[in-house]
Amino acid sequence: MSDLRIALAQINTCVGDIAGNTALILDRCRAAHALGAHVVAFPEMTTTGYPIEDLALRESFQRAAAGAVSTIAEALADEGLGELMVILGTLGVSEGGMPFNQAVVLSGGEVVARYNKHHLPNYGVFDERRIFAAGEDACVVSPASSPVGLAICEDIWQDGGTVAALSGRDLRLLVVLNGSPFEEGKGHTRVELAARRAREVGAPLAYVNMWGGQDDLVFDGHSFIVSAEGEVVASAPGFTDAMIVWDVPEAGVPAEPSGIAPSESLDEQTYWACVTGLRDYVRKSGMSKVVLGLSGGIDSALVAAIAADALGGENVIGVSMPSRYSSPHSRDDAMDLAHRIGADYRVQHIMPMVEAFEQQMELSAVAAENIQARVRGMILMGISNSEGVFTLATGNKSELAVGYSTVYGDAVGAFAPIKDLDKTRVWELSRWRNAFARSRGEVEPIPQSSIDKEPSAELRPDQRDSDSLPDYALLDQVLDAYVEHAEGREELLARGFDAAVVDKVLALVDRAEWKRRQYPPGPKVTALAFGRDRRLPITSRWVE
Ligand SMILES: Nc1ncnc2c1ncn2[C@@H]1O[C@H](COP(=O)(O)OP(=O)(O)OC[C@H]2O[C@@H]([n+]3cccc(C(=O)O)c3)[C@H](O)[C@@H]2O)[C@@H](O)[C@H]1O
Ligand SMILES: Nc1ncnc2c1ncn2[C@@H]1O[C@H](COP(=O)(O)OP(=O)(O)OP(=O)(O)O)[C@@H](O)[C@H]1O
Ligand SMILES: NC(=O)CC[C@H](N)C(=O)O
Repeated sequence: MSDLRIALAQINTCVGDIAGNTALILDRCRAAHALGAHVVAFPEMTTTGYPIEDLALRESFQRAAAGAVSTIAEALADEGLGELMVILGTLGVSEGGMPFNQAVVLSGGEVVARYNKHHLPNYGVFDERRIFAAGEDACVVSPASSPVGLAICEDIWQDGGTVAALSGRDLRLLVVLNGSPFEEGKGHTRVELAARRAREVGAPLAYVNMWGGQDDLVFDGHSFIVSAEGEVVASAPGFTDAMIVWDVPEAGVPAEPSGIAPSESLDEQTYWACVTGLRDYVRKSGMSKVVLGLSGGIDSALVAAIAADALGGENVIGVSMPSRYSSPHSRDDAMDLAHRIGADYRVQHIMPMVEAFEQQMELSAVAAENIQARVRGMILMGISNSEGVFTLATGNKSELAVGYSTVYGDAVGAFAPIKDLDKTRVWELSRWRNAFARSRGEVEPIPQSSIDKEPSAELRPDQRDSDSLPDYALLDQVLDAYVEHAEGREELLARGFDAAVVDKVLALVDRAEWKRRQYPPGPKVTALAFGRDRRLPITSRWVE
C-alpha cells in the first residue's frame, strides 16, 4: 500500500443543515478510514452547504459552523480516527469578524491548518465578494511528510494567487475543494483547467465537487483526479454519492489509474441535472409530492417524466383540466402519460368555473383566454394547499424568453424544472428519455404523439404557438444569439436573420423581463440561465 492514499468524498450537503452535514462528514470519514485512506477531502463549504448567500453574515450561523468543525475534530479523535487527515470546506471568520470561504485541515483531533479562498467569484450566479473576505496566504499541509497544497474552486479558474504561489513548492498533490454548479459542457472545461494547473504545480490535482440541488443551482459531482502530466487517473459519476480512492505516487513514479466512471452524453447529464434539481428542491424543503397540469403537450409530459424520476410516479399528481377548446388527443395523451409514469391521474373540468367568471365579468379576448389558464392555476394551487404538495410550472426557456405564459395562470408554481431548456432541447431530452427507457427494456414514459404534435396553448379554437411566435427552430436560434450571446440587433441582422423576426423577438424578450422575475425558480443547466446570470432592469427604455 502507498504511503499516501487520498479519498475524495463526493457528497450532497444541505444548506443550513449543519447537524445533518456534520453527521454525513463523519460517516464518510469512517468509510475513508476503513478504505485505508490517509487523507479524505470534502467539497467547498461542506459543514454549511453551499451557496449560503447572506447566511454567511449572521454571527449565529458563523458560530454554528465553527461548532461543527470542533464537533467533527473531537468525534474523530474519540473514535480513534485522529490520524486520518480531514480536509473540508466551512465558513470561517477573520479576527475582525469578516467571513471567509475556508478549508480547514483536521488531524489528531484538532484544526492543524486553515486556508481562505483567494479568488472570490463575482460573476454569473456568484456574488462572493458581497459576503466573503479574500484570503491572502497559500496553504501546504504534510500528511505522510509530503507537501500537499490546498485551493478552493475559483482559485484554479484564475491565474495568479494560490496556484501561482504553490508552483515551485515541490508539491506531491494539490487538493481542490469545489462547489461548481452544473452547466452543459462544463465537465470538459474543468478537466482541461485542472490538467493545466497540475502541470503548473508539477503535481497531481485532486478535484472534489459536491452534488445535489440548491434552489436554482445543481451541482453535478463528477469529481476526478489528474496526474502531474494532466491525464485523468480517477473519476466519479455525476449526480450521486461517490468516493474516489487513489494512491498518490512518489515523485517521478508513474501514476496508476484507479476507477474511471463511464462518460455520459450531454442529454443524459442535462436530464439528470433537472431531476436532481427538482428532487432536492422538494425533499430539502421537507416535501415529497408534486402536482402539475397535464395538457397532453410535450412540456408538461417532460416535466411529469422528470418528476416521476425524481420522486417516484406515485408522488406525482397529474391533473387533466379540459376546456371547451381542448382536443380529444390532449386528454388521451395526458392519461396515457400518467399511466406510463404511474402518476395519480385526475380530471377536473374547468368550464363551469370559467363560465362563472364570464357571467360575472365581461372580458376582452386575451383576458378571457387567460381566465382558462388562471382557473387551472387556481385548481393546482387548491390541490397544493389542501394536500400539502408543491405545484410545478411547466414553462420552457423559449416561452420564458418571450413571455409566452399567463402570469398567475400556467406560470404559478413552486418550481419550474425545465425553465432553462429551450423548446428544441425539450424535444431532444424527451426523445433521449424514451430512448433511455428502451435501452433498459422499460416502458417509454412520454407518449410519441406528445412529441410529434404541433405545440398549442389550446386557449381558443385551433390556436397554434406559431400564430404568435416564429417556429421554435428559428426562435431558438434568435434567442441563442440575443440572450445567450448578448448580441445586438446589428449582429443578428449580420447573421442573416430577417429584420421583422428580429424586431419582434427582441421586443417580446425585452418586454417579458417582469414576467420572468415572477416565475418560480428552476435548475440552471446552461451557461446563461434567466435569473442571476442575466440581471436586467425591469423598467427600462433601452431598445436594441
Ligand atoms: N412591466 C410590467 N410589469 C407588470 N405587469 C405588466 C408589465 N407589462 C405588462 N404587464 C401586465 O401584464 C398583463 C399581461 O400579462 P398576462 O396576464 O400574463 O397575459 P398576456 O401576456 O397578455 O397573455 C398571455 C400570452 O401567453 C400565451 N399563453 C398563455 C398560457 C399558456 C401558454 C403556453 O403555451 O404555455 C401561452 C397566451 O396565448 C397569450 O399570448 C397585462 O395585463 C399588463 O398590465
Ligand atoms: N387541458 C389542460 N389540462 C391540464 N393542464 C393544462 C391544460 N392545458 C394547459 N395546461 C397546463 O398549462 C401548461 C401550459 O400549457 P399550454 O398547453 O398552454 O402550452 P405548452 O407550453 O405547449 O405546454 P404543453 O406542451 O404541456 O401543452 C401546460 O404545460 C399544463 O401544465
Ligand atoms: N464555487 C466556485 O468558486 C465556483 C466558481 C467556478 N468558476 C465554477 O463554476 O466552477
